Amino acid sequence: MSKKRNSKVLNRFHYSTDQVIDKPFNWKQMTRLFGYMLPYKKNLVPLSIAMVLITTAVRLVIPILIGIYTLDRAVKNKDANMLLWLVALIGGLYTASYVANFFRIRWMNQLGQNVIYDLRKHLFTHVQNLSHRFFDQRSAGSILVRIMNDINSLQELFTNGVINLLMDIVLLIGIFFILFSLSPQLTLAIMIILPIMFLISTKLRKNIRRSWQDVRMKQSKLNSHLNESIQGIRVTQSFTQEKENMAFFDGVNDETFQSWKSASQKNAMFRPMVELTNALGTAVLIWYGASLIQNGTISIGVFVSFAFYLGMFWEPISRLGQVYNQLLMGMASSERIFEFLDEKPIVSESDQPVELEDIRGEIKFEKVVFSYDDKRTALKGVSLEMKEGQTVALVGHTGSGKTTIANLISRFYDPTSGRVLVDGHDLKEVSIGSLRKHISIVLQDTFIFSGTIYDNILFGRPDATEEEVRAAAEAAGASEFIKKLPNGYKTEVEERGNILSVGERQLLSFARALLANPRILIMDEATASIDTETEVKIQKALKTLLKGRTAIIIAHRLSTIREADNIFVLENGMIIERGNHAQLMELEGEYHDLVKAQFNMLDAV
Ligand SMILES: Nc1ncnc2c1ncn2[C@@H]1O[C@H](COP(=O)(O)OP(=O)(O)OP(=O)(O)O)[C@@H](O)[C@H]1O
Repeated sequence: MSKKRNSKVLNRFHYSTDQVIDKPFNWKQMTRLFGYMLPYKKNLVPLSIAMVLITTAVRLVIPILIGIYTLDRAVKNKDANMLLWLVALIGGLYTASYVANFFRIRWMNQLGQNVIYDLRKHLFTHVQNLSHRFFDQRSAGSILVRIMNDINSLQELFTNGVINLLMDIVLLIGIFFILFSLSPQLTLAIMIILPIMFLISTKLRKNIRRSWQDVRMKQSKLNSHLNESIQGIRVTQSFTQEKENMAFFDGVNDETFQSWKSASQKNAMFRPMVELTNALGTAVLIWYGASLIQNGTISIGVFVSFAFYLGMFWEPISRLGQVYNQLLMGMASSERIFEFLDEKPIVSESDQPVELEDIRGEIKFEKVVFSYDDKRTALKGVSLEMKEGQTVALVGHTGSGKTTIANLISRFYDPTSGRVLVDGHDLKEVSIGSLRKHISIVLQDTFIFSGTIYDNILFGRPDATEEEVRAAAEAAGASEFIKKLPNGYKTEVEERGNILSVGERQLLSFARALLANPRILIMDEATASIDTETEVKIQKALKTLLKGRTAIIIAHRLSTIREADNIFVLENGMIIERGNHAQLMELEGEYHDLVKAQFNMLDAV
């Protein structure tokens, strides 16, 4: 029974997981990613590199000082003075290395944090300017994952990975040259283990990379579910769907856990493999090195230096494996970040956009055809005209295309064919920013941001004075309820304004729109039933709000519809009737039926 229920649950929650972006290591992409370090090329980058070079040089020189100078010269010749100098020199070098290391870590961290800050800012600014279609196609959770998780996963790469990569490469090349100059035979003997290392890094690396990509996909799914669960918690609780919700959460959570486990297990194999080859190298050193000492080819000092370098040799190799993993994870994350950054707003500014300084507010649709998804047509050749200062009501069944008309006026989308004009300007030729400055939208479910009531009204025009904010609230009929709140205008509301009633939220959104004082007002009237007293207040506020501007109202209330200068009745993406209330009633068509239906409903109540 429970299994059956669960499969139903799984069908209910379907999230489109992010695409697997499985591309090989891509230099172009890496160069683009590292391009974010360019602003720091004159300070943090060279400073960090200098510190890395100092610590690396010290590490390279110490084995020679110990093996060749201390053992083969000072100790062999019993030169106490030289020994003293060597101790002082080695001590001095270690101190310099300590100081350099301190600054290396400090500057590398700063560099990493700065790059992450810039990247996140760039991504957010870009995403914020993308068109509505982008948000139609993605869940808020999956967008959050890219802005937070994917960018965080690059943090380690920029903080440690990149500069350490340089340190390890310098160290490896340095060690190789020193070893070769000390004893080419012994170096070549030790190098036979290099092909094993190569095999490990090529075979394992592909596997590890795929696993991390899988982890990210699962995380994205988990985030989407979490986001939706929290947003929809009230519906979940009212339908007592917590168990089903939990079952799905368990499933996604477990999937994420399993994929992370598998990825980290593969990851964990890397180091032991490297250490195994290290042991092999040591065996070769002891066996072959001892015979070279016996036949006098190398000194004890050279052997000791070799042992030191060998210990150091595997450290950068195994760390390179780690950095490689970071790079692979960084590749997967940066691919996903760049995918967003390369997303062009489908509604884009023309080359020389017309700035709309002052507008009259005349709107015209010329044979507008529009589809959201190229599959279904939402508007099928709509032509209409809204004159300056008119109140226009859009009426029609659900899904008939009313909101779509509003979306096209604000240019959230461009028509598939036909034109939308404001004051005779085709919207495609107009600067989007200047157009939207003249438009305010009041939605049914107004979005209230976390902050104070005052801030939420100010959102309409951030440069407004306190008097203007209060006047707008007064005119919108919102001041009365605001004054009754514990801290008046300074009352904090959480995201979405849950502490306010639907009617209060409406009044607040009116105040916000009034403050913006737009030439064009688009309003989706609330359908929720509001008590008569609030209804009267809203009607009064509405009159103030509509005065002196072109208003397009997706109207549900008879009172609003009746007072509109012009009414467009929509059906199936087409305007089937137009005129004022009296004219349309006389027509006895669809509008007449709609009004009748409303009256019958009211009678029934
Ligand atoms: N973002 C979207 N992506 C794809 N299709 C959409 C999108 N938004 C709306 N549609 C579709 O376009 C058509 C018109 O929708 P629209 O929102 O304009 O209707 P409406 O008349 O405002 O309905 P309602 O009164 O229910 O708000 C509908 O068939 C709807 O399913």
